[in-house]
Amino acid sequence: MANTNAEHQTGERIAYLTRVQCFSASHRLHSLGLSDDENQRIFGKCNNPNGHGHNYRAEVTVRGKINKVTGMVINLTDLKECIEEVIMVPLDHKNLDKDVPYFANVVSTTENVAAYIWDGLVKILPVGEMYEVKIYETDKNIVVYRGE
Ligand SMILES: Nc1nc2c(c(=O)[nH]1)N=C([C@H](O)[C@H](O)COP(=O)(O)OP(=O)(O)OP(=O)(O)O)CN2
Ligand SMILES: [Zn+2]
Repeated sequence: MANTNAEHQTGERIAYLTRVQCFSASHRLHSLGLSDDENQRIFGKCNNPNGHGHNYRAEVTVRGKINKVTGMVINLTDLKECIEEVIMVPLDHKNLDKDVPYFANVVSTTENVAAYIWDGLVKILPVGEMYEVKIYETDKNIVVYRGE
């Protein structure tokens, strides 16, 4: 069947490339904008001062044209290096609230972890454009962030 997509007809194909990275980190949900009582009421067990940990799974998706010569949207080796710099070095085996300056006054929810990763990757991606950061905090708790 004929392809009617305009970009495809001009010879440009768009693909979405995803790289998965798992990391472990501890945190506590606590907002500086709330009283201790409000923090306890809103965050419950997740506000426990001792904190708790997660084995996060991050899925980073880049969108771009398939380069005619290389056959790639982005070299996965380059994407892997970016992920190492933005996710693994600052976050893996860290206490998010104490070890990562960004979270000193930003609540370390999975939404904000996804935004942190997005902002870091957007700055250093060599080619292609960031499409999505998807974070599994647990098997049941999943956040998608697309830079909006
Ligand atoms: N909007 C958000 N709400 C909550 C977040 C978050 O990041 N964004 N995070 C938490 C806690 O940190 C924690 O992750 C919740 O863990 P838990 O309730 O133990 O996880 P499950 O839902 O998978 O546990 P089950 O008891 O197995 O259902 C809370 N809220
Ligand atoms: Zn948590």
